[in-house]
Formats: sequence, structure tokens, C-alpha cells
Amino acid sequence: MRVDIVSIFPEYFAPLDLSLIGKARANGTLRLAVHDLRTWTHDVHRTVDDTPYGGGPGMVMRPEPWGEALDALAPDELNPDGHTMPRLLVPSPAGVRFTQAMAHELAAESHLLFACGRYEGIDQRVLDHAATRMRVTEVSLGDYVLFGGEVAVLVILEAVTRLLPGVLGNAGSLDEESHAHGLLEAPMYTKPATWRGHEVPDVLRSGDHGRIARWRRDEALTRTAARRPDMMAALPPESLDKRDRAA
Ligand SMILES: N#Cc1c(-c2ccc3ccn(Cc4cccnc4)c3c2)n[nH]c1N
Repeated sequence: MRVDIVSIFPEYFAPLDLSLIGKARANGTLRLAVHDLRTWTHDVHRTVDDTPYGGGPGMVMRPEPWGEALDALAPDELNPDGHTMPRLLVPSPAGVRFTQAMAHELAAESHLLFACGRYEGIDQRVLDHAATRMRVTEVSLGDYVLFGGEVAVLVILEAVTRLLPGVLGNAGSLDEESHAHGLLEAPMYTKPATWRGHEVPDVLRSGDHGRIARWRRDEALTRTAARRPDMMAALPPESLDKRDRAA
């Protein structure tokens, strides 16, 4: 997967050299490049923002630098390596909610292009024009307001990269984690069996894999019902067997 990120704070992405994302870059699973938006400014002050039409607080990111950046990173002609147009992702408080399902969807893309806004956001015409040439998705992490899109890109990239083949050592862990099947994951334990008077549930030390699987399912259902009734409501009825309904 190829990933391009455009930001006025490219140094925000230094953490992407670390850990499993760093390894994915080193082994070629992830080809990531971070670009400074000011590369595409031409004035002495390298200006990227201006006052909003219609008035109001703050500043808006000017369309010209963004237009040139997207032209350079998503040229109309096929990329040298033959790839088609990238999918443009624009973090925004007004975006569609980012979910694990979207992470899976994005993990299937060959080229992601992230546009990190700042100030009050990017001039809408940048997104409108981009949408005439590529798929554009405004995406939000949740119902709170950040300073800009960089943190969202770090979160999205981590959620997507861990789904790429070979990135997670134990791909099986993807099957049981929270949100994998629309439920929160069950509690996890490791040695020692007793810690500060707290015991590991006996079933997990029984060696009975059927009982363990049932216990984990019951715990996942209980947790999800208590913490995320919205997820319970969204579960397809056929995904719950009669035992689940009794849990
Ligand atoms: N994803 C995501 C987000 C953002 C977010 C993403 C990009 C930008 C670019 C600028 N701001 C500040 C800003 C402040 C006020 C109004 N509009 C924008 C951003 C906030 N906030 N919350 C999320 N879940």
C-alpha cells in the first residue's frame, strides 16, 4: 500500500518510523511519504491560510496550495507504477465516523492520500474539485474537536496498517479483538495466576477450549451490553444464538 500525507506539520508523523508501522515501511508493505503543504506555496511568507468569506472566527486554508499538492500527488495520468487514482481522505469534525469497518475498507485500497487541515479547515472547493477526479471521504474520529487532521491520520493509519497482511505477527488476534464481530473483547489475563489477591478465572486455566470460548463470548456480550448498547442494537439477530440471548 502506498500512502501520501500532506500537512503543514510533517514532523507530527515522526512516530510512523516506530514499532510495527516502522517495520511495515522497512519491509515495503507500506510505502509512506509525508509532504509539507508549504512546498506548494510561492510567496515569501509561504502562506496557506486566509480569512473566511462570510466572516466568522479563525482562518481557512487557501485552495491554491492544496490544488497544486493534489495535482502533484494524484496526477490524472497513471502513476509510473501503473496505479490508478488514490482515495483522498480528509479528516474533519464534519466527516463520517471512522470505524473498524472503514479500516478494513481502506486496507483494501492500493493508494491512500491524506489531506491534513488546520485552522477552521480547508476551502471546500479543494474537496469539490478533487471529487471530480478521485474518491473523496471526509472522516471524523468522533464527536469532539481537535486542532487539525494530523492526529486523526495517525489513528487511521495505525488501524489500517495493522490489517495489512504480515504486519501483525499473530494475525489470529484480529479475530477476537474488540469490534471484530461487532462486540467488545472479553477481559484478558496472563501470569501470575494470583496477583495482589486477584485470581485468574478458573475456566481460563481449565484447558477446556469449548468452555473457554463460551466464557469469552458471554463476557464479550455482557461488556458490550453494559458499555455499548448501540453496538448491541446493531448486531444482526442471526449472529446471536439462543445461548447468547440468555447471557
Ligand atoms: N478527524 C477529525 C476531527 C477533527 C478535526 C480534523 C481536521 C481538522 C482541521 C482543522 N480542524 C480544527 C477545526 C476546529 C473547529 C472546526 N473545524 C475545524 C480539524 C479538526 N476534530 N475532531 C475530529 N474527530
